[in-house]
Amino acid sequence: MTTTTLTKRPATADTDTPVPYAARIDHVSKSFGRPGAQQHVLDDISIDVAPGEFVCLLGASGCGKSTLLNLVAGLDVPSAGAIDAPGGRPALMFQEHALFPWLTAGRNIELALRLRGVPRAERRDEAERLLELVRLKGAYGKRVHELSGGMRQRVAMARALAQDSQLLLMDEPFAALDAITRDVLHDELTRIWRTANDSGSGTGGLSVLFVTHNVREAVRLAERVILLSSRPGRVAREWQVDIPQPRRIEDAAVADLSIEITEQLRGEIRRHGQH
Ligand SMILES: Nc1ncnc2c1ncn2[C@@H]1O[C@H](COP(=O)(O)OP(=O)(O)OP(=O)(O)O)[C@@H](O)[C@H]1O
Repeated sequence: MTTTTLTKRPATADTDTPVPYAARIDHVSKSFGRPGAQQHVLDDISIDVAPGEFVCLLGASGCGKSTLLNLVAGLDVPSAGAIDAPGGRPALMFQEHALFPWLTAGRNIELALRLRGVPRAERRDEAERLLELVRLKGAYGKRVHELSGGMRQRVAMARALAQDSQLLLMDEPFAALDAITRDVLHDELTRIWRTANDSGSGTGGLSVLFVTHNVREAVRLAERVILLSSRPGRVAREWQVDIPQPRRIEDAAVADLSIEITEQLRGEIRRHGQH
């Protein structure tokens, strides 16, 4: 097994040279279990996510997508290879909203602002601004149980954005939602991502690494779709998605590319004896 290096430079790194990536996954492998009884989950994966880029990681269930995202998040370390996220700690969003039920929507967001070091006097206004950004104006005082599934994921998105990170890691954030709500949230995410990368936005830009096993969702959202094979997870193929944004899930171009990618995904699943 080769040497493990985990490099995470802080956001305040004193460097004048712009880094050409928001995240670098450099020859990363990951195994679980004791020596002799190891499960080799990821094998020699190399991916650069460019600043401002939206990348979807697609693959069959169990191929290691979440494992890879956790490595980029710094929640676990690779068995070999290196991860570099030069913009500091990435923001995270999961399928479960993970909001604190005893806090209001606004307070959940303020907690993230507090952890970021935003002064107390500014937190309320900033939380309201973020709620407005995810189109939940007026929900500041609502408790989690008063919100629908879609609204909870909007608050979770606002809380992730409260970290003001240049890299947003999303692990099937909309998988538990009904198709219509998911479609609306795709619109919101695309809008927020595009606005953050507008030259006049005053932000440092936003890159997204989004995990899904839903091909249409990947094609709807991403600038680049990366298909992982299974057992072990390797980069099987990738597609540059040049369909103009905003896209609709029912667009002919989205459907055509989804059919092509689904064929490849089926091939991967057949090859690895899954169903
Ligand atoms: N902490 C762990 N310890 C042991 N095995 C693990 C651990 N985390 C993940 N695995 C194994 O790694 C493999 C890949 O899991 P992972 O959750 O990354 O896949 P996935 O592609 O995200 O799947 P899904 O789409 O179903 O969420 C699985 O076989 C899983 O059991």
